[in-house]
Amino acid sequence: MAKIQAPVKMKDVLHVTFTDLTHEGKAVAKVDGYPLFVEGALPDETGEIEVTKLNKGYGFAKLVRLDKTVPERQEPPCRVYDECGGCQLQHMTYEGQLNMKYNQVRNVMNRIAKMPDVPVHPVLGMEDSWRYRNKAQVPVGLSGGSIVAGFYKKRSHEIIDMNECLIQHEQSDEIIQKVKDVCAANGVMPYDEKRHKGVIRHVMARIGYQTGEKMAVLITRTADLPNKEAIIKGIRDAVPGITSIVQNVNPDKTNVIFGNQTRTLYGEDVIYDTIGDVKFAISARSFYQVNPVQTEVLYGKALEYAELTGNEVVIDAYCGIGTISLFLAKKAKEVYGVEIVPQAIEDAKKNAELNGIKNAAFEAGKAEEVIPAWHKQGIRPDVIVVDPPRKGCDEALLQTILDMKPKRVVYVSCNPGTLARDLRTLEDGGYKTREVQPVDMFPQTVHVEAVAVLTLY
Ligand SMILES: C[S@@+](CC[C@H](N)C(=O)[O-])C[C@H]1O[C@@H](n2cnc3c(N)ncnc32)[C@H](O)[C@@H]1O
Repeated sequence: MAKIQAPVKMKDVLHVTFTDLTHEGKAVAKVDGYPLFVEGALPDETGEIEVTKLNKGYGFAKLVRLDKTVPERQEPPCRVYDECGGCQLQHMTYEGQLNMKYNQVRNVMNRIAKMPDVPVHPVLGMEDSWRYRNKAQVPVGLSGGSIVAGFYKKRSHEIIDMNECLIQHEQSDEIIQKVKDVCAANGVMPYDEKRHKGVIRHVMARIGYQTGEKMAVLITRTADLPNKEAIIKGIRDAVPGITSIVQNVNPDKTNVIFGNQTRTLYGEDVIYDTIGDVKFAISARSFYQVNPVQTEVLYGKALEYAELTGNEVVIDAYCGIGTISLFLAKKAKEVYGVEIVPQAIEDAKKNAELNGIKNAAFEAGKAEEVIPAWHKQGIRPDVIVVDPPRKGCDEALLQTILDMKPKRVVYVSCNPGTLARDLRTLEDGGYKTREVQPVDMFPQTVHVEAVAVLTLY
């Protein structure tokens, strides 16, 4: 193995000044130009670190102590913050987090998109940056003879028992605790992943933010749920107003959470929620945005950028269950949504029906294959909205957008790096990026969403 050339050695203890924060929330300290990544520190702080890993060109270190801190530092409110890994920025004030996210978007617009002059607006943050998630999904296990449910410890499968998670809806915490208690009282053994024995593997709680509806999903290894009737009654008694109790069976030895078999044990198969004035039916397996407050902010921006007057043909690429499509349909002439997951397209069609929306059509398939086919069929969009996964848009789709020449392109992105890359391609093809609006969908974590609008030159 080639020897790694680095100006530091393993276990060296060094005094450093932190200069930067990566998109993963790690502080950067440079020693003779060699970057060391350190969890828990912030830019402009100084302190001692111990080197833990050396790679070619960069390494890692752990924080030993800080001797100078910055005003952006705060005490993380969560008691398991250091162990859990679900959040990465609780040691930073919310204002600091929003600045960090702004810088992240600004930097990629300069560095990757090569657009130093494009306006990037301050991040639209939340008034209350806690308790925003509408879906919690936690593993269940056995520890010291008791049932535990919570999150995996960083880089391990050891479960941290948690009574509360400060970014989850309070009622999700309640559902998880009560399901755990009811399972314990009824002798339902937690899943043991090493021996592939036991029954209950995960619990998922879902809340309709606007409707208040509540769903509990018990993910089990076996289809047989011991003391099923007592469990249903126990959960109904312990969680007043619960509208849906569902069992999903996953018999496989796998890290994938859900199995293929789902049955409703009590109440409805779905819960309902609304975004704007569009109502959505959400089943145990449906994809649905997890931050309902900011989803409205994000989609509101997309709608504003689309500048619809009622006469436009709109394509919504990567449409999921049709959330953006249906949100836009009321202001457009026609909307066409495409999404790779057939079940999501089924949900999109049902949701269109549920809302009496007749001018939205959906097709399952790859955006980069279906949209060129639409082009050949003569569909001429005025606006194309894209909301791709983290890897960004497929090149063939970007080329099709350039061929179709819609007046406006609205790009919703969960990864600023690939957003910047794709904006550059569209600019090179004749579009101009007018502005970029970052939106904080995931406070306390490093993730940032952004929406950009482009028009034909
Ligand atoms: C970031 S999500 C957006 C979902 C939706 N717009 C929303 O706001 O709920 C990206 C979606 O793209 C879908 N997807 C991934 N690759 C795709 C492809 N090649 N063609 C179409 N859809 C794809 C995923 O299944 C996922 O639903």
